[in-house]
Amino acid sequence: MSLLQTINEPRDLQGLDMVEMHQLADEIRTFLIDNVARTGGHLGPNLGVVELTLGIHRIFESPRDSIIFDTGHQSYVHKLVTGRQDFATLRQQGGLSGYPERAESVHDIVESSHASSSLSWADGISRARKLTGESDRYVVALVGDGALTGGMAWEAVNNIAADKDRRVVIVVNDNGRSYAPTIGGLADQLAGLRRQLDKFRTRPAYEQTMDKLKGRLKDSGAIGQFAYKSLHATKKGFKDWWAPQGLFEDLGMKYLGPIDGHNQAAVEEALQQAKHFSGPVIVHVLTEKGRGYAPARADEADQFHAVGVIDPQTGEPLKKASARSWTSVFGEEIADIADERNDIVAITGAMLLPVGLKTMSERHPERVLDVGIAEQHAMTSAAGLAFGGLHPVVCVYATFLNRAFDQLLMDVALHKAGVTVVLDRAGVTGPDGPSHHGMWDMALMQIIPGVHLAAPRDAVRLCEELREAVAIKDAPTVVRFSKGEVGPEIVALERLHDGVEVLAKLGSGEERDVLIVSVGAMSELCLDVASRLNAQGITVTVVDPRWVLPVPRSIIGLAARHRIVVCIEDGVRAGGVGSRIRQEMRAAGVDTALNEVGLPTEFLAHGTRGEVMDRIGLSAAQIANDTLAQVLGTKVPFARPLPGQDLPTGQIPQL
Ligand SMILES: Cc1ncc(C[n+]2csc(CCOP(=O)(O)OP(=O)(O)O)c2C)c(N)n1
Ligand SMILES: CC(=O)[C@@H](O)[C@H](O)COP(=O)(O)O
Ligand SMILES: [Mg+2]
Repeated sequence: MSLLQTINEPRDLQGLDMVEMHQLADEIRTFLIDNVARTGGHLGPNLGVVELTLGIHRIFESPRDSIIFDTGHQSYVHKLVTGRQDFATLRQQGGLSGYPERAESVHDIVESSHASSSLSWADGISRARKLTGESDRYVVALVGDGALTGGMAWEAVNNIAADKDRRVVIVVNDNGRSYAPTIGGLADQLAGLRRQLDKFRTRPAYEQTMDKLKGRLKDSGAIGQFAYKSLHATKKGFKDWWAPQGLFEDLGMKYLGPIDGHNQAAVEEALQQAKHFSGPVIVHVLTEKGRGYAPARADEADQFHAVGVIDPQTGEPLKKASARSWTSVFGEEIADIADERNDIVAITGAMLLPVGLKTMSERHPERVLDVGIAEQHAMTSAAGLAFGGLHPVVCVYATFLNRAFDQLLMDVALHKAGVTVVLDRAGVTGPDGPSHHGMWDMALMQIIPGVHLAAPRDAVRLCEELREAVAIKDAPTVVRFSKGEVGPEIVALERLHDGVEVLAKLGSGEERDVLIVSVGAMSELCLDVASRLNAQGITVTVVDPRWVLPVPRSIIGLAARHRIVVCIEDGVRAGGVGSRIRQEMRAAGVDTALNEVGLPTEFLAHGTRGEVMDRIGLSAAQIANDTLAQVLGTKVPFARPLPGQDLPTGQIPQL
């Protein structure tokens, strides 16, 4: 039996000596490589926090003490020591979540994997502990250097530091990386330090000697006081030079570090020291992302931040990368547009590679700005760039746009700034679960005055609509597309005067039964629904609005000439595209029934995209059945009798 198998809960770690701890760390790394290679997941971040997580669980007492993982993608080791060692179905439907999840364990607290929020959680929990008379319980937040580039983290530090008697331990996992090397802030300050780390392993001795000396000088008269102040200033100056201690101490917070995050004894000693402060303290730990796994360490680009299924020996992907992804189509097109136009500037929030900006950054490095995990800042900064005569293209995952909603509304839309927002990973994304589905964007856009929103259905439309977006200079434009492989081109039968494209006309004449409004990547499914309906004798028109905002007038006109409208979108149906079209129809006096088909207002658990879509009824068969039921139940007369119209309720024919 391995040592790891003997660990069922954190208290099982207590009896291990340092030799066993090293063995355990090795076993965990082997486990992570073997298992994550089979399922995919956040391998690099977790390999980097093995000793750190073990140390936290040995020094603090979870769940009495609260341990919070910022972003949560680095919580696999935590899962392993809190009774979850079946990783066979990690991130798969019904299997372990890739993030902390309260339903899985009492040791898990924060499940939202949007970065930079852990310190605000820690602030709130520690305040609650104080107010409820439980201030002896610690709150430990593990936060990465990347997550610390988010402004929210600093708002929290400012609040935590204000209160000296709250037991908050902020453990900074400084691996010098978010996806790419972290730019600015801690990482830059630490670049030199990193090289010096080995030399400074004696730091606790240095610290103790300095403190003893200071203590003696302080108590030894005027000259001693003067010497104390000089020494204090020198020490602080020295530390400011090679560590950001000054930054934290100026905010009134204790600072411990830098600690070698792969030295188990040093990690535990620092955490123990932090515990003894009984007030807010920062423990600054240096780690290596992908530690102990050569292929990850050799991967300069992102050190195996998140991998698919790989060969554990070589790190090579086993599943072929999708032929052509939405992201790569965007990446090539924006690079070409930037070649043609000097005013195009792309902005990313620490995700240059995942949003497809590599090519543009190689061709125009000065016009690709990585602002860190700072979506709010990205958006308002974009407004400033537009004011300065440039055309910014803000590239974020759809779910992270939520962070920058107010900035898009107030700084971009109110100022009629020509800013293009590109939303990757829109719709159901899959294995990352509830916080990563890009499902709120289209509903949020409905309430922004003057915004233009495009949802391309295929690669050709993506390029076309992106170009149309960056041509608009006096309003925000948004282009959203899905995760993964882009489907085949879907050629339109015709384009109407306002850009709406007709994808199918099933049934003769101009008056058909069902109008399907297909939003973005749903077009293949919509065409499938249409043919299933048509096989039952129902006539169908399928249109792609291309730009879903403002609502094209021809959609309203078409709605008036059909008996039922079905709008199919992969965003929340409440307040989404369908419900907006319905409002516009009503305003125009068109009373055709409209059925909004989209995502429920629920947090959707992880699974593959297909599994999640099936689970919520977004399959062609289900939509066709529902539509048929509606058709059969409608009071509006149809062109001809429909098969099954005389069936009793509940016996609707299956398509
Ligand atoms: C608000 C937000 N924006 C972007 C992301 C995407 N993201 C996930 S992890 C990550 C990098 C985090 O870096 P760091 O905190 O240093 O952790 P590391 O992976 O280096 O351990 C980013 C940008 C996110 N989760 N949340
Ligand atoms: C933790 C996080 O937010 C990202 O690492 C995310 O998991 C990446 O998702 P993709 O695999 O879709 O790029
Ligand atoms: Mg990092």
